[in-house]
Order: sequence, then structure tokens, then C-alpha cells
Amino acid sequence: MAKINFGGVVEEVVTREEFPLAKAREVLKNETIAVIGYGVQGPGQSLNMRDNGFNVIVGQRKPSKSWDHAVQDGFKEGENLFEIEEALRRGTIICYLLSDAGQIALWPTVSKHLTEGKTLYFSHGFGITYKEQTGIIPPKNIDVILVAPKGSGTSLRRLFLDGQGLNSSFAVFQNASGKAREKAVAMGIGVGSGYLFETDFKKEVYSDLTGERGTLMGAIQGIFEAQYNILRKRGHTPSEAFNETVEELTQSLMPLVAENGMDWMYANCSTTAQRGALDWRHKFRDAVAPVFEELYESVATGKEAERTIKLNSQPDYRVKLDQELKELRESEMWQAGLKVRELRPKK
Ligand SMILES: NC(=O)c1ccc[n+]([C@@H]2O[C@H](COP(=O)([O-])OP(=O)(O)OC[C@H]3O[C@@H](n4cnc5c(N)ncnc54)[C@H](O)[C@@H]3O)[C@@H](O)[C@H]2O)c1
Ligand SMILES: CC(C)(O)[C@@H](O)C(=O)O
Ligand SMILES: [Mg+2]
Ligand SMILES: [Mg+2]
Repeated sequence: MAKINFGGVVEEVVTREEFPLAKAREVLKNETIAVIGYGVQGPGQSLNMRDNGFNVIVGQRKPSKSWDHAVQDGFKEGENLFEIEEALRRGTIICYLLSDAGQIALWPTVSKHLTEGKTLYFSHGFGITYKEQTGIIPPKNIDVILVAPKGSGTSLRRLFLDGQGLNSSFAVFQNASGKAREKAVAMGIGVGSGYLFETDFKKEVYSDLTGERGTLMGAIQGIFEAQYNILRKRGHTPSEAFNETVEELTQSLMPLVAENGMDWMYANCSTTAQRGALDWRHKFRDAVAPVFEELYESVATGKEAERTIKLNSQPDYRVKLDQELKELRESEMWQAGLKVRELRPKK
């Protein structure tokens, strides 16, 4: 493990240099890796592992859109694409990549196939951490590991095809074989991680749920809306409000942050902008800090898990989610965004 100083705190990470793909292939050479579920992570992880030379099979309900998606991606029925139970029977490493709510429904089926020597793999600490609510309690005589790519399965695949890699966390919950850690790291390299940092199942799920409800997805939309609304209320046009709220951020400023940090982005803006941003950041931080306290508490007490399980286990959960996404898409702000995107000059 490489020791890296992250802002004054030394942590150990696994890089591709010290754990090359050839080593990962050697560790997993006798394994049949069964990816159960072909939603967002399923395609990204299984295609990267397949391209990396691992023995991957996909298990998916048939007929379903996800089954057709797997066929389009080159998986062949009876060869490396099976109905879920058949994939569970064949797999030695079971990658449980159904939705977190879906994992509860299928657990009685999955657990039947978790015989001694097999490995259960997750990409989220959800099922294990909230076991009182999920009922996911694996048998003691198997390895239970986690590799959680820190980003969308779509980005995992895109970055892999670009020759880069998304960072992932990894963790071991049960080490029946004595080799669980090595297997987890090998899987992390196999799915195309850039580097891997160690965590445990609880920390993974607490940070992940906080992040996606917070700055990564929930808070960012909330802040966009608040700023867009005030600009519109004060007489600005939709195009001006959208450009000043979203387009400039994604097209001009965030790429600079990604490249070289916030101070560098600030330094590439006017001194007027720097003065204002450096003053106002404190007020925004203090205003949202109590919301983040509430959010973390909701995650830690299991309230977020309870709500997710309850709503995403209903038969029409997909219809309802799609309806809410449609409302977002059809809001004035994002309709303005659609037009702004169309006006971007093409290469
Ligand atoms: N989406 C991401 O990019 C992402 C990133 C990191 C980690 N994760 C984690 O990876 C896991 C998989 O997430 P995802 O977003 O790919 O899942 P998803 O919501 O896209 O669902 C995956 C598949 O589960 C199937 N499914 C749902 N309920 C089912 C049921 N009852 N029986 C059989 N099949 C069912 C769906 O048809 C779908 O093909 C989750 O634990 C998630 O938290 C996801
Ligand atoms: C891609 C995310 C938000 O990082 C993941 O955590 C998810 O749940 O989809
Ligand atoms: Mg998540
Ligand atoms: Mg995440």
C-alpha cells in the first residue's frame, strides 16, 4: 500500500502500479464472476472486467430492458448471460448489483447459493449496514467484500475506455478464506478503478448517502434553484439566469476546479469575483451547515435507508421516479438549459 499525505493526514491507498492488472488476473484466475443486475453499475463493471480478461457472466431477469441491454453489449445467452438463479449457481464471486431495495427482495434466492468458498461482493455498504431493515445477513463461511466506484457506472465505463479510471473504495466485512482483502483489491482493479482507498461498510454507506443527498446531487440542485429563482424574480431572462447559474459552472469553472483546485479557479477569475466569493462562502457554509447535520443524522439513524427501502420497494417506484425526473426536466430552468446546450458550438 502506498502511503499518501492527504492534506496533512497520511492514508494508505492501492495504486495500479503496486497491484497491476496481471496480479489481479492471477488472484481471480479460477473465479467465475457473476454480476447480478444490469442497471447502471452492472454494465460498467462487467464490461470493464470482460475487457480486462476476467471470466464474467451476467445474471438478469428475462424478459427485461436490462436483459436486452446485456445482449446489445455482447453478452450471449447460455454462454455468459443467464437468468439470475443460473448465474448464482455458476458464480463463485457473486456481485450483488441489484438496486439496494431490489437486493432485499432477491435475498432469499441469493442466500441459497452462498455455499462455502463463495464470495459475496457489494458496491455499497447499504444491505449489510442496515441489516435490521434489509435482512441481508450472509452465512459466516463465505467472504463478504465491497468495491464502491465513486461515481456513476456510466463514468466508470467511459473513463475505462479513455484509458483512465474512477477511484473506488474497498472493504472487507467477512474474511472466511483469509484472502478476502486480496480478492477485494483484485476486483477493484478488475472493474477499472484508478486507485483504491480502504473503508468499512458502515463508513462507505454513511459517506455515500450523505454525498449524493448533499453536494453531489441534492444540495447542488437546491442551490441552483434558489439562485435561478432569485434572478428570474428580479427580472433576468431564463437564458441569463441559466448561464449565470449552471452553464458557466459546468463548462468554464468546474473543469478548472477539477484540474487544479478551487483557489486556482478563483485566481483565474477577476479580483472583483474573488473578493465576493471569498466573502460570501462563509455565509453559505454557515447557512447550510445545519442542513448537513440533519442529513448525516438521518443517514446514521437509518431514516434515509427506511425511506429508500419503503419507496423503492413499491411496484410503481420506477414510474414515480420517472415522473419526478420529468418534472425536473420540464421545469423552466432545465428547459432553458436544453436550449443553452443546443447552442453550444459543435466541434
Ligand atoms: N448507479 C451507480 O452508478 C452506482 C454507483 C456506485 C454504487 N452503486 C451501488 O451499486 C448497486 C447497484 O446500483 P445500480 O444503480 O446499478 O442499480 P439499479 O437501480 O440500476 O438496479 C440494477 C438492476 O436491478 C434490477 N432489479 C431491481 N429490483 C429487482 C428485483 N426485485 N429483482 C430482480 N432484479 C431487480 C433492475 O432491473 C436493474 O437491472 C447499488 O448497491 C448501488 O447503491 C451504484
Ligand atoms: C453515482 C453515485 C451517486 O456516487 C452512487 O453513489 C449512486 O448511488 O448512484
Ligand atoms: Mg450511492
Ligand atoms: Mg456514490
